[in-house]
Order: sequence, then structure tokens, then C-alpha cells
Amino acid sequence: MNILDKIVADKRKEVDLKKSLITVQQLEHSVMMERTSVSLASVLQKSNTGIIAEHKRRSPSKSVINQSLNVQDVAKGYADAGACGMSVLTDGKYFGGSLDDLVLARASVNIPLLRKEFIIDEYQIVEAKAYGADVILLIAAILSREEIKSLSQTAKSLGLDVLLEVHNEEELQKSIMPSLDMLGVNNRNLKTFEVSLETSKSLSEQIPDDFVKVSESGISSIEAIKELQTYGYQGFLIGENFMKTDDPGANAKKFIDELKK
Ligand SMILES: O=P(O)(O)OC[C@@H](O)[C@@H](O)c1c[nH]c2ccccc12
Repeated sequence: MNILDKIVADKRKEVDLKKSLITVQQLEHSVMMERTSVSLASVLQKSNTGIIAEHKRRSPSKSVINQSLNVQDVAKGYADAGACGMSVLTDGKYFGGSLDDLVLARASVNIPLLRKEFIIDEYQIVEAKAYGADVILLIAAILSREEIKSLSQTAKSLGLDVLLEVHNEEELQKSIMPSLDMLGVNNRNLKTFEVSLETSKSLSEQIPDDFVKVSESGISSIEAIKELQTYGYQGFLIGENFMKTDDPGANAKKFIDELKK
């Protein structure tokens, strides 16, 4: 079994357990259900930097990245730096995140928050909204076209933006549909962890213009972003490059200021 299959198998168990403890109707009592979401896609369209900064403590590919930070400080740092949005990993077992991280980030900033999760069930989308997210991630590698359709429609009905992530042409072709807002190309192969920015470059042409294009993972230089912009990318998801430092917010600020020059 590859790592992605393992993560999804564990996620299925986790979601089934949660559903038996807290119902969708109970989630719907959250005050967050009344909050008007902020569209990350529209913020990206108006930005000329496009940074989505991620909170990630550890990952299966890098093990520990940073376990000693306070998520509220990181969120405020990213917002002050001028990030268009923040991505919050909520998977516990493989990434050391939690829904508490999402709530704490929500309590700290107003920029759009992406719930970074392995979503396989509508329950997780209601949960995303109930815990303060503005955007959900759907990963084409773990979903069928029908699942992408019903999950993205659920998200839209809750006012959430949808970022659909692909890694190759086949995933891209099966996923294109109007209920998505952003198409993300993951430069990291989630099955092998290999990273190459070429993935974003080679898939860019096949992404229809109606979607905001986002390049994800392995981005660490201004030059890389300037180059990806020439391929039509407007969003850049950066985790490790900021999180591996003592002050992710300050590093994001330096990076974004440099990008504006
Ligand atoms: O830390 P990086 O290389 O900058 O990558 C960030 C982000 O793209 C990555 O964490 C990610 C992209 N897609 C995912 C899906 C699940 C978990 C994590 C991810």
C-alpha cells in the first residue's frame, strides 16, 4: 500500500468514528455556519503576489518541520505579511494538525482559511464550515469524478470555495467541472514524494481559463514564482519554506515584500 492509500484508509475510520459521536445536525449548530465566507479565488485574482501560506508541523515526507510554534502567532504573522490566504493542515496522524488549529487560526485572522485535509466525505465539508474554514481542498488522486462533483457541490452550497488538486493530466481531465473555483497543481507526487516544478509548467496549458491556477509545494524562491506567473499561475501554496524557520510570519513578510519589487 502506498502512503496515500494508508492515509485514506485511516481517514475513513476516523470519519466513521466522528460521525458516530457528533452528527451533521450538531455541527450545523456552530456559530460559524452563519459567518460569510471570504473567497480565496477572488482575493488571488486581485493580488499580484498570490501567496497562500501554510501551517504544517510535520509531514510524511519530511517528518518534523516545526513543532514549537503557536498557530495563532503563525496565523497573525501570515496575515500581517500580506498573505492572500492561509492553509491549515487538520490531519493529526500524518501532519500533526487538528481542527483546533483551524479554530484558533479563525479566531486570529480574517484572511481566507483553507482546510487542508484528505476529504472523502461530505461530513468533513460541514465540519470545515463549522470550524471556520473558507475553502476546502479536494484531491483528485483519491476521488472519482462523481465524488468530486458531489463534494464540490456540497461545498458550494455552504458558500465555501473549492480548490481541486491534481498531479497529472489524467487527474486534470477527469476533474474539470463548473463547481470548482481553483485548480491546484501539486508539484509533489503524494505517492512517491518526488517534487518538480515542471509538473505545474507542463499542466498549465490544459487548465481552462475559468479557474484560478494555483501551484502547490516545493516553492522556495522568488524566481520560481516569477516563472510560474508566466505560465498563468496566480496562487502559490508555500508550507515548509516558511514553517522550517523560527518565525514563519516574518519570513513570509520578507518573501512577499521581495516579490512586490
Ligand atoms: O511544504 P511545501 O512543499 O511548500 O508544500 C505545501 C503544500 O503544497 C503541501 O503541504 C500539500 C499540497 N497538497 C497537499 C495535500 C495533503 C497534504 C499536504 C499537501
